[in-house]
Amino acid sequence: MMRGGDVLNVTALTKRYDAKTVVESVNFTLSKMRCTALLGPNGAGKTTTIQMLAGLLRPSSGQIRLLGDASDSDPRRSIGYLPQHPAFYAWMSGREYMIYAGRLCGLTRKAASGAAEELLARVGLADAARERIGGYSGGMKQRLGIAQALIHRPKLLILDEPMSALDPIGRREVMALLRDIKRETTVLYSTHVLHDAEALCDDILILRQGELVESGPLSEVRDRNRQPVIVVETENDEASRGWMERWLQGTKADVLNADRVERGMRLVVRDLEAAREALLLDIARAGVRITRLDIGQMSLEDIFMKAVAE
Ligand SMILES: Nc1ncnc2c1ncn2[C@@H]1O[C@H](COP(=O)(O)OP(=O)(O)OP(=O)(O)O)[C@@H](O)[C@H]1O
Repeated sequence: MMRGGDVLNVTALTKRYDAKTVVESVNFTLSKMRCTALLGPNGAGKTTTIQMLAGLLRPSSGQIRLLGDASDSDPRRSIGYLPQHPAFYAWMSGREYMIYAGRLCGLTRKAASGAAEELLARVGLADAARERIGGYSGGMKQRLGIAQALIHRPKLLILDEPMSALDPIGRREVMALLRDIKRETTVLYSTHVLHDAEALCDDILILRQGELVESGPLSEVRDRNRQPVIVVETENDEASRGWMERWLQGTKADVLNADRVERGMRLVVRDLEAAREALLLDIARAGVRITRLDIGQMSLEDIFMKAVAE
């Protein structure tokens, strides 16, 4: 069901290559003025999904409805798209590239030129507008890529891994820009970097082997998965190592998941009080020399790891 505040609705979206299904019956809705992160490990189907949304790849089955209008056959009119590996002409200036992108979207030269000027200023490239793209830094190129995707004032901006090829400075520049853009445009972007998703997005979608395994507002996904976490670190002696091994084998009641971490272990537990009591008693009984005991909540990274685990 499309609601008034929805920009795009995807139903049973599927992509098959011969016998291999790479996106399987995916359903989600993007709402107006919200920023959504599409998360998933390598090969989960993020790029395939994005290319279908951008109209570059034909779905095997399923429906993509844009702005409640199934009759608009060319989604490129309402969608701005930045591919994972954009191809720039190094010899063009940023301004020339923007006008070129605008002309490809059907803008007149005058309209493209006006929009180019405004957007280049918006992404902090006004001073570099007449310089060749070949001399731009990674962050500048990516900001130009985002600007060209906005040239026809799309309702939805789709970015495939916009931060993955950038150094920390470039990443910070692009994050700041997206934070600004998401105030007035609906944004969907794919990423491996969970920290970036947490810092920027309102909603998340997690794909695993082509299937959507988690979706919704970040706060709801967090609440749904809210579980206490206990981190224990010990001295590196034989007794402590043996004791930890027994906890890692996962036979203890109340422990949902136990992972080895540097110098210790990390337990996701059902009932914090019960688990803490059992743990402390066991530490005392076994004479384990702990160096750290930390109590917290599952992060988005834990939720992601849980969602994509086999
Ligand atoms: N043209 C194709 N023919 C056959 N299989 C394909 C084709 N394109 C993609 N795939 C497969 O589809 C799966 C999903 O690929 P996709 O690029 O969408 O994943 P991704 O989540 O974007 O991964 P990454 O994070 O590595 O970019 C992969 O297993 C890939 O090998």
